[in-house]
Amino acid sequence: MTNSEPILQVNDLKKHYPIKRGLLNREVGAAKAVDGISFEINPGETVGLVGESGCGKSTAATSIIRLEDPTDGEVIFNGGDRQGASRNGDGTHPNDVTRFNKRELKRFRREAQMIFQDPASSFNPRMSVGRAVSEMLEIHGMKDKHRRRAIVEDLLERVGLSAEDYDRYPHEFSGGQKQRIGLARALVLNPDLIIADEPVSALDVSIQAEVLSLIDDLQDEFGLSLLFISHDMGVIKSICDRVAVMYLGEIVEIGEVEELFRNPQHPYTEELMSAIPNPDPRDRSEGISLSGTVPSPTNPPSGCKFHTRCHKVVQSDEFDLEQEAWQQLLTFRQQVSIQGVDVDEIRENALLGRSEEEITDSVLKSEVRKEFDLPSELSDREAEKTLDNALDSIIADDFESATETLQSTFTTPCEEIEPEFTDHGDGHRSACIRHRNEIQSMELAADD
Ligand SMILES: Nc1ncnc2c1ncn2[C@@H]1O[C@H](COP(=O)(O)OP(=O)(O)OP(=O)(O)O)[C@@H](O)[C@H]1O
Repeated sequence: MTNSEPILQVNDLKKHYPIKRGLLNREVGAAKAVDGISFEINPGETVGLVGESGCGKSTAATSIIRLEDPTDGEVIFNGGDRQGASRNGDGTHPNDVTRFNKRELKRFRREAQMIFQDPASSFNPRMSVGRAVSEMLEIHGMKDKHRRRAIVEDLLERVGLSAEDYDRYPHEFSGGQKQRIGLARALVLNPDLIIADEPVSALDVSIQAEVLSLIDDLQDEFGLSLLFISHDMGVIKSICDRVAVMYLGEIVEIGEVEELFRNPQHPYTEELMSAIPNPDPRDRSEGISLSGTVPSPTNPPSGCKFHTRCHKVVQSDEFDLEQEAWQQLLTFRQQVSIQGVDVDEIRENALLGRSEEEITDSVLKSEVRKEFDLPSELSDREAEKTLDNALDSIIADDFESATETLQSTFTTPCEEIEPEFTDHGDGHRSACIRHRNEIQSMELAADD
């Protein structure tokens, strides 16, 4: 294989799960679990895929390895002796896993292996671990029982267990040891690529480090390329060469680990990083908090999918509010649009220690502001007037009018424009419209 040829190339991969309803089981929509991701893994490289739970990491893994069929896109695997292949006349690629037939898939399953978070669940409790590993050799055609046993015993030792463990059963091992057996099973067919889906997240922190270091050693020893999936930026930092940050089915930033940690460009990456516990007790900085959960991939936000949770969400040109107030305003706007403001409950709470007469409209409006962390007064007069009008409508139970007022005034380009990737050099790219604006203003300045 030439050095310039990646072992794995994922091109615009999508996995949409159809949502069906009614007696006729009609398709009414789709959960876009993976929605057009592209990245590559070079030989010997470890690429991380990181993001919160539900952002599509596991679906990406199972689609790449074709445990499920992707909806669209290509997965070009140049392992085995497939390297150097070029595209067919019709534009398809002979190494595209998504098009492999049964025979090609069987071969691919030898060359690319997957490790799961919970190895215990994939072991048969009534089969010795040695047999479980050796079974892989048998399935792939190795007839000689003694040879199989010798290979597996050697491998058990190489993953830090002993040859005698061959005849023991899964329940006799700790979590960390089971993951070592999982590694032996993934390695027994001498694959080129391993996809590890949260391989250490079920383990104690002290054991995590041991297993990570073992994976690192085995990677060198076996010349492996790795796709390493984790929700934990700390783990990613310790093992990966490059990392792709995923949010709601898309990659929002990709780059070399060191560079990305030193100079994160996407607000989501910043937020994931600030969630890493800082071991330095002197550091009292608060970090950025990642609020809420990943929205549903069935109905993702328009424009930049992250804008509903983004601490850097761009303001419309007319305003120059405190950034936090702006973010709260947009969250409030969203809550109003789904009638997520319970005025009765807010009134009841306001009544604690106060009489009915004291709860004037103005008190109630100020309680609604408190409930949604909105400042008691916005620094911009026009914005304040709009918010106050919307609050009047809300306490009059006219959510339609409040929604209209807020939505016509408080808009962000982030909900309108789908961000494209900006190149920050050395393969570091991120998809955020702030960069587009910055680049545009830099270009304008240069033109002047
Ligand atoms: N078979 C399915 N049908 C419909 N939706 C699905 C299916 N499998 C996954 N999803 C949805 O796709 C999204 C991505 O799920 P996925 O498990 O890939 O995320 P993840 O980042 O790996 O999270 P976790 O770490 O919790 O597994 C989620 O919203 C999930 O509910």
